[in-house]
Amino acid sequence: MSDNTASNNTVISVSGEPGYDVTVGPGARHQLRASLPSGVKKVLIVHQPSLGRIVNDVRDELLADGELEVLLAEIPDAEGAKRIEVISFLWGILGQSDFARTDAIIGFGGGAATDVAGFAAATWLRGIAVVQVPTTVLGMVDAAIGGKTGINTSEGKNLVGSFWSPRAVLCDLELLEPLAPNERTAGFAEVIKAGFIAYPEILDIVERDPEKALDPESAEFRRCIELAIQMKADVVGQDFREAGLREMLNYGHTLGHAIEHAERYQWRHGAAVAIGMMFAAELSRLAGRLSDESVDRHRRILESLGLPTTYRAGAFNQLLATMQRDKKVRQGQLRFIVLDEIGKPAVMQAPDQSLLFAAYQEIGEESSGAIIQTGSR
Ligand SMILES: NC(=O)c1ccc[n+]([C@@H]2O[C@H](COP(=O)([O-])OP(=O)(O)OC[C@H]3O[C@@H](n4cnc5c(N)ncnc54)[C@H](O)[C@@H]3O)[C@@H](O)[C@H]2O)c1
Ligand SMILES: O=C(O)C(=O)C[C@@H](O)[C@H](O)[C@H](O)COP(=O)(O)O
Ligand SMILES: [Zn+2]
Repeated sequence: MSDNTASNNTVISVSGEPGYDVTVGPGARHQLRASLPSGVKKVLIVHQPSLGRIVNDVRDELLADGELEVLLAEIPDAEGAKRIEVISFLWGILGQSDFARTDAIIGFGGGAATDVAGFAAATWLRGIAVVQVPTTVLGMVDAAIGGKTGINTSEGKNLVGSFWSPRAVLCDLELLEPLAPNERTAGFAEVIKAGFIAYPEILDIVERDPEKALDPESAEFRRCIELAIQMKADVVGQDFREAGLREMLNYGHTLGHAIEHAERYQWRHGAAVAIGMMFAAELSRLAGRLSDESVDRHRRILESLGLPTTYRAGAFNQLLATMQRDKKVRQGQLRFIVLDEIGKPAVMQAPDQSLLFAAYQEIGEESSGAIIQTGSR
């Protein structure tokens, strides 16, 4: 971590063109005015419905110096926002309000909101500034950082989008207070991903006390969050456009995205990724790359947090068809991020369908789906 200021904020820098800072800590949202590029006259705050009250306060704070015009755009909740109609709605507001290249968008909400706000910013006038204020665990450790923006189509998840870096990311830990426990848990799947692919310290913390790791008041929670952010910042700083290294961040996502699609986006992203990581671990083991113990460790850790590790046994063919549209496919061949050991991700090229099926059998059963639907607690 690069800097720990008196205000109890940690600042993690992401290198790139432009580089930017991720500020983590209670009250980080109050740095929003200072995080906007100089010369901005208008800002559009793109936010989820549940955040109306806090967004009004944020608007009042931005209006205080009398220099900004601040507009609000409420978008549909969760994956319902990641649609072209919502982008078109935002383009309409930007057009009718004469947003110029020097103006800015603020993404305020979970990963769905920051993905949409980022994509609107990337496409308006071929690119205006965006500052991200993630309000979920998942948004803070993953979605708001790294500049992957986009929407879903009826064929699959995140099939349309762009790489467009934010000017700043403000992870205000106070904003997590009203977040439902199931959302915190689902978001933690991406924290665990960071543990499996790069920072096993996260896994050790969770193994010692899963409840504490999930408690936003605990030092353990903060340490896990900051390690996951540091990991994402390091990776996207080296490989912004996913030419190689960045693919590791897709651990668990090939099957995970197919599950989200099969469930018509009613499942939480993190929950689907948890199952996807279990599948990738089994695939790694069956290919002789990962030990039985490391696979058991996946299952133990994910289940200790209440994350799912199994999915409908009969769904393999449907999921396989959807996985063919994964962005990592090359010349029609599927590619998976696997592990050679914990902390050592690698790419598996074109695995046999029989191997995929065998790995799927290890995770296939009737799933309860209990914690994972949008809107459940
Ligand atoms: N761009 C990336 O690099 C990247 C990385 C990971 C995930 N994602 C995307 O992020 C999305 C998932 O993000 P998510 O898990 O944050 O889900 P989400 O954005 O759907 O938010 C989850 C729920 O929490 C609510 N919420 C948000 N903040 C809240 C708060 N502070 N208090 C109470 N409720 C709050 C939302 O209204 C929503 O109902 C997926 O679309 C996924 O594809 C993108
Ligand atoms: O930032 C990345 O790169 C990731 O892969 C992070 C993932 O957690 C995230 O869900 C991402 O949106 C998936 O990317 P996609 O390219 O497979 O859509
Ligand atoms: Zn993800």
